[in-house]
Amino acid sequence: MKEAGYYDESTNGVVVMVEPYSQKELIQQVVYRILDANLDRAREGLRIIEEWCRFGLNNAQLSAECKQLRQEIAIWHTAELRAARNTPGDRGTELTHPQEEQRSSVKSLLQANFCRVQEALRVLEEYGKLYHPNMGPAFKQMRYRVYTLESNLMGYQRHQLLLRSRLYLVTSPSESLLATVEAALKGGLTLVQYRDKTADDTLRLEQATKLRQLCHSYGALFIINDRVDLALAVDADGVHLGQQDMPIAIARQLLGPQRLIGRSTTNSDEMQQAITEGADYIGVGPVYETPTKVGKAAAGLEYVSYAAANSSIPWFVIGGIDANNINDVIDAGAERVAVVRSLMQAEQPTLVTQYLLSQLNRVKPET
Ligand SMILES: Cc1ncc(COP(=O)(O)OP(=O)(O)O)c(N)n1
Ligand SMILES: Cc1nc(C(=O)O)sc1CCOP(=O)(O)O
Ligand SMILES: [Mg+2]
Repeated sequence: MKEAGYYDESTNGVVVMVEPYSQKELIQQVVYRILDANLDRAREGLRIIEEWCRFGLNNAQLSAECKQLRQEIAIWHTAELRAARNTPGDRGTELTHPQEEQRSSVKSLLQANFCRVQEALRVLEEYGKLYHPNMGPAFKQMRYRVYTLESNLMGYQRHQLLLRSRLYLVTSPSESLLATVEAALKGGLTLVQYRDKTADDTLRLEQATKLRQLCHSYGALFIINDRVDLALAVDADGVHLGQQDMPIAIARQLLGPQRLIGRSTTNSDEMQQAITEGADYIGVGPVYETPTKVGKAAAGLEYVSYAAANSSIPWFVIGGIDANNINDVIDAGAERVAVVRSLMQAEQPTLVTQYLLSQLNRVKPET
């Protein structure tokens, strides 16, 4: 006699209901199998995320939250649920989505596993209500904790990468936009801002989407100049706002706590205000007058030295910086530099990136 709820080849997958099991018992077996499979799925996904928090980020708090969730899930994995397992008869084990076989970056791997965990928790929340009165509410609460974990982890990753970034490429319109950015990424660039003051939104959306994909495939951050809506539309890592752009507080409301907000500053007052308002980094400049930003007077090296002594958040000097004068700004205290023409107009952006980074890497960042 077959066991209750067994997958039957001869009936083309229809679950055969046989004596002596009642209809109620058969349904119970199916529910148990769903719970068993999803308890495994949720724990496996969390383990994958935990390994990155531990070994990739070295973050004890995030690792501990993953472990805690795994342990709370394990308590529900009772012997009777495990006993309902029927892996050989489970057709679902043969089904893999092509995207499961390929991951373009750690970010996409993490996102796929967060998705998997959240789906599994939702299944456990719903079917769990048929198993135990406390199971639905318990898994609902865990699902919300996983959303928070995801947001904290992604935000932490962004901030860590921002701290590690020494060179910042701000793009200008170019026929070879993607090729130039990719060449710089190959040279070790980890921070890119899409800046096009004249294109229409159709083109901006198209280019920003492609650039975001490109940057993320190299593990680099992608920021949008001026436009919070565009940053959200293309799932960018943040936005850069000047003094005439949207206030930081409103941008923060729209973007949430985990995306980056940069602010341009030309003097000490603007710097202090940007820090107070919660900017994640500031632009410090223009150090030198530049044709890329016509009409903006140079703030000079004095302001660079002021930033070196006073900024409590990462800051990037900008304006007229190139391979010839980068050591002057470094000598004035700069540890991070943003450039437009030096890379966008370079014949060999990979080599220029490597050179600029080699100079910046000689100094140890404080923040
Ligand atoms: C890194 C960085 N610093 C400064 C700026 C300039 O921003 P803003 O003053 O808003 O001028 P526009 O770039 O919008 O012309 C920047 N984009 N990036
Ligand atoms: C976009 C921008 N903002 C600046 C500021 O000081 O706020 S200077 C600048 C342009 C920098 O271009 P380049 O590297 O070609 O001189
Ligand atoms: Mg602006």
